[in-house]
Amino acid sequence: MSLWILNGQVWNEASAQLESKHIQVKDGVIAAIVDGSEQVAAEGCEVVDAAGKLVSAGFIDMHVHLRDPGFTHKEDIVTGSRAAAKGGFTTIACMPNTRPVTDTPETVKYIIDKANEAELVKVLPYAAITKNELGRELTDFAALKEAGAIGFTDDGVGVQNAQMMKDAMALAKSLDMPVIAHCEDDSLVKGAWASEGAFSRKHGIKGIPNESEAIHVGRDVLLAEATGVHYHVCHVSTEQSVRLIRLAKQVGVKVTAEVCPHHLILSDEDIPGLDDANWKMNPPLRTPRDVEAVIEALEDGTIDMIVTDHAPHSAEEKAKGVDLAPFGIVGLETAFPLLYTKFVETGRWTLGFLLKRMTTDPARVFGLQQGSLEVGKPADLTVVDLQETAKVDPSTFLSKSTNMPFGGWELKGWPTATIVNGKIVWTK
Ligand SMILES: NC(=O)N[C@@H](CC(=O)O)C(=O)O
Ligand SMILES: [Zn+2]
Ligand SMILES: [Zn+2]
Repeated sequence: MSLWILNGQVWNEASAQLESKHIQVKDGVIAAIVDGSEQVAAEGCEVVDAAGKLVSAGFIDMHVHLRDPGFTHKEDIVTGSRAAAKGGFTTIACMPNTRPVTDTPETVKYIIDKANEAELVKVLPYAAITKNELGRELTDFAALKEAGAIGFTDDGVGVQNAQMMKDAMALAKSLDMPVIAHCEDDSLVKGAWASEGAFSRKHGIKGIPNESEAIHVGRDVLLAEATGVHYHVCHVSTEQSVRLIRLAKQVGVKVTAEVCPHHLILSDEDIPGLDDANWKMNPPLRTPRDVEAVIEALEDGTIDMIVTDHAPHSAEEKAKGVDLAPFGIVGLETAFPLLYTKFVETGRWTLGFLLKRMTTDPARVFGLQQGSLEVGKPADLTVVDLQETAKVDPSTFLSKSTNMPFGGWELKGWPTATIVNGKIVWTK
């Protein structure tokens, strides 16, 4: 059966404006895109009325924590997929810091099978670089790739040993797989939770210095140059990391990078105080200068894409206080409206730029089929009401967790329907 999405507004990159289109989907693929002024024969077909709404290629989030297996009180593959669909995401890549850690083919297969059963969004699993993410022994990259892992990362922790990282990169390169890095030198962090900056000074607490991230970035771009691997930097948050990635790209190192909405929108100076662990995430909110640096890096292509780093934790865990609570905030259900409100509504970015960094760019970097609104591509589509304004209400999240600092923010541009392989997986 075919599906028609009628009268949607589609971004035209050439004219830099929205144009009315009807989109036909057949057998899970985009079959036709016709001008909104044309009559189409939609009788007997399923129809989505997208009049006045944006229709985009489905958003792609290459950095999500689904917590499954092992931490399903925070999230599981089904609830995380529902949260993704509600946020307009049609593809998500999930991190291996589960329990057990995703370091065996069995766990990779478990994730793929459970996501397939859920029939919601596309879930692409990463596997760990080292067994149990302990940094001591490499996992079986070939077997993990065979099982369906799309890349290797110890996200949650940095790989502390340079030789270990170099060996991982050489092995990944031999298998034509990327290495995705959480960049953090533990010796420079030592128990702090907030960035070194105005906030840490005001409260007299130890700060996390920017070098703790950038030292790993610098080390790793050299190792990536030496091994030739595709090296991808997670959640870039500092001016120094940006500088190193920019330089590495200039000299031809195969490096790519991502940034999270919260690092583009918030600085340490926005943290209200010491009693709300919903402002605690890793990397921490950095200084206003770093915020401007990551925005500019995203704008000039030094940073390739936006990811949420959706990191659910239970209310009980976050209630332990800033020192004891785990790092991380949820992000799937608010990413688009946050970015649309803060960067497109304000005139700093075009809508097309934001969409590119959430669709075609992640697809390009990770070699995915989806990500473009073109005939012949998978029918992964997102419908967004760009006029709708609503306050962020974490109590309505489909995620099992609500840990995040944006509760109560009034935002514009909310997804209303999400389609994966031509099937409506979420609708308002
Ligand atoms: N980002 C976070 O603050 N936390 C992540 C780990 C990570 O992404 O490093 C988590 O797993 O909770
Ligand atoms: Zn991380
Ligand atoms: Zn993460």
